[in-house]
Amino acid sequence: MTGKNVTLRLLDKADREILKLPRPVKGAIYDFQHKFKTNPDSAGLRLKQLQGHDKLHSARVNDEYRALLLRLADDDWLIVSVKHRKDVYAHLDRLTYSVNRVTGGIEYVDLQVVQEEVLAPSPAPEPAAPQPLFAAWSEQQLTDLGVAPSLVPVVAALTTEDQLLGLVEYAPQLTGEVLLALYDGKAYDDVLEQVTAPVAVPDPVDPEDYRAAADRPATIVTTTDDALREALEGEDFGRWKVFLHPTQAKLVTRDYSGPARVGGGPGTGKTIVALHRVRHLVERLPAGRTKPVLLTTYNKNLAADLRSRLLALGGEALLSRVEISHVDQLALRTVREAEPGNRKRIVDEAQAVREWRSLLDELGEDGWDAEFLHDEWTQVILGQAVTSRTDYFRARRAGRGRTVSRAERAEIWQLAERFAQRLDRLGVQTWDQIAERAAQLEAGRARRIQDIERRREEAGGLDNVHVADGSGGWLRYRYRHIVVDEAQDLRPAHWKMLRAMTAPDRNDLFLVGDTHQRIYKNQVTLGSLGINIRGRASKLSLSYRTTRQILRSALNVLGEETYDDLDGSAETLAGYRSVLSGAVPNLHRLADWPDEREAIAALIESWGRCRTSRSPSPCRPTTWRARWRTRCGSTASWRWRSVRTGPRRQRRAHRHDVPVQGARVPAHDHRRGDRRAGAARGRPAAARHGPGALPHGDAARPVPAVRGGHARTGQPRRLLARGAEPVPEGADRGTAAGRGVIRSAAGSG
Ligand SMILES: Nc1ncnc2c1ncn2[C@@H]1O[C@H](COP(=O)(O)OP(=O)(O)OP(=O)(O)O)[C@@H](O)[C@H]1O
Repeated sequence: MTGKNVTLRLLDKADREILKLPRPVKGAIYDFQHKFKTNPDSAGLRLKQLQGHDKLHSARVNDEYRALLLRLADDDWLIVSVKHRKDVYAHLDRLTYSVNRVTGGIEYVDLQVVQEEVLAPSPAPEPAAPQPLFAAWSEQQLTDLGVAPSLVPVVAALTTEDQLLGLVEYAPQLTGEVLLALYDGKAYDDVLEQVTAPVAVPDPVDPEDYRAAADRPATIVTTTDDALREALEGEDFGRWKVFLHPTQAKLVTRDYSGPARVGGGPGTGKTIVALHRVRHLVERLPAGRTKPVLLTTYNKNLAADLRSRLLALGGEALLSRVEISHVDQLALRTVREAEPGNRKRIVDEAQAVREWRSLLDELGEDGWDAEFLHDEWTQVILGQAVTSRTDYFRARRAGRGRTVSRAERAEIWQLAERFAQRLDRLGVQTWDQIAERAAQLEAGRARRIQDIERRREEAGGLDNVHVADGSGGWLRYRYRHIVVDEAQDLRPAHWKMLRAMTAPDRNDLFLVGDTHQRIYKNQVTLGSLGINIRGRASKLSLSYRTTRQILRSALNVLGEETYDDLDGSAETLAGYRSVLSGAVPNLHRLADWPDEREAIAALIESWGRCRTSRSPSPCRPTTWRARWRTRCGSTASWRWRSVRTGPRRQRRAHRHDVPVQGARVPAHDHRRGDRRAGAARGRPAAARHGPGALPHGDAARPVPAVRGGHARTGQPRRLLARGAEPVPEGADRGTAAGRGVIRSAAGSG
């Protein structure tokens, strides 16, 4: 057999194994895959079928290591594991693989490893007859949820959380997610609906068709080059580039009949999906030098971050087909292109509010609040392109939080007119005005395009009705596809502009965002802005950034506030979960906002000291402030270390008094240098240390934080849950303790 058409893929679990191997072995694997693709039958590879298995083969990586491969079809191979030679042949009957009947994905499990690493090393003698953790569910129920059948007996034997966490590390993705969701108290039906259903295949699965199984999103797999390069670089920060969760993969590749929206809690990979979606769309473009895909977001820093991540994902070739711009920049460019004479100075929101105040002072008007008027002007009047008093009387004010009478509307209208005149006189303009103007210009351009198309159709498709636009080029839509990140923070005018920039067509607009994280007060109903996402909205719910413990606390603090789905309905975080484990956060009672700010600053400062400290004794703090300000001991032994989830690693971390933060921090999370903060979000420092994770001792524990703004009031939330009692571990949101926290946090907003 020659290797011309050999396909070699890598299962994500095998990639994780490779990451842990010594560097020279990784190098040998890299060479191996090249040789294998050239000719799997070359003598040096010693490819052979393993005894008792019809699909499983081994091949030589180097003298010591062997790759285990499933033969999917004649020239199609899947690396499922890379092991030391001595571990391969001893327990061949313990190597299992199958096609999961629920997801249709290929699953590989080494039962011997599970036995040795998960069940055997029980840390301490258990009390007599410990209760199995999953006794409440039958084998059938577990397999219906998608648990790998070969692991069902192992699951039945689990009696401790350590064992469960250990198993999750080795188990196929869905098995881990299902077991943790059940263990964390989710109802069976909820797990079925929120965890299993999104990755289940609708059609019956042929368990013998491995070739078809390898192509399903549930087989988290890549062709090896990219993944191995990441692995050889010694980090797994790049995993997002090659291994998508099945739910993510489906969203990336789906063919949508119109605009689509992906929601989901913080850290669920929405941006990752947006980036992969961009690549997917670009791969389907005809060859060319233009940039028919727009990737946009709401500010400059995020746009710069998107650029660097897209570069990491697809290199210059991908970047060369994508326009990356933040929406305000896009709007400004549009306005300047159409009105080159418009050189008004741009004032930011704070300056605009100051102008409102000056206007009210000059008029001796004290019945109105400057901020309220500014919001009304930007969100309702500019936001809906209201051009007359009569239209303003009819304008929708959804999300404005307070009703205004007809007489009040008349007053507001008059003030808004005066305000616009004032800005004009001063020779300044706001970003909202620019966005609104850009939306009008683009809508006009879209109407002209549609007009040309209509006339072309009437002329029997003849191409004689081209009309040059102002710049002398052919008039056409600016982009073929538009992808928007952090969609929750765009203004109505932005949406109108974007809508007009691409033809209403398949896969025209793809938006990702989470209204729980909205920081501006731009509540929109996309349907009313010409963007119909009905039937094309989906949600991601597995957090890659936050531990289960932090997530549970953060959800408690979120409380009973309601959030919109960008389209007039409610959005929830139902199903939001994590498979990462870490320390249990503590809530701290704080008197007021200044105290809270000070506490946060002290906490962050203490992290900095801890990382550089050389003093020997552990801290013995007395008050919370002292605790957070405490000088770390001199041992230099305290150093935050990225600790992987797993019982043994947790024990090792505890020896150093390090609060275990299971979540490893993705390299790219430094992008949130803007106004965002909080546990659920995960800033670099916060994520590295765990939001609120403190360096020493039980007294110093993580403090969950919340972020975003109240949907109705738009007020920023308090970072720490203050005036709140700690929520007892396992307390339900409905319990008195849980409600206490919720009320307190919501009330503080
Ligand atoms: N499939 C994946 N494999 C590995 N890591 C992933 C995957 N998907 C997401 N991540 C990691 O999770 C982190 C969060 O991803 P991302 O920024 O896309 O989340 P998000 O939902 O957009 O977050 P936010 O709501 O805060 O904007 C990233 O650092 C990324 O590396």
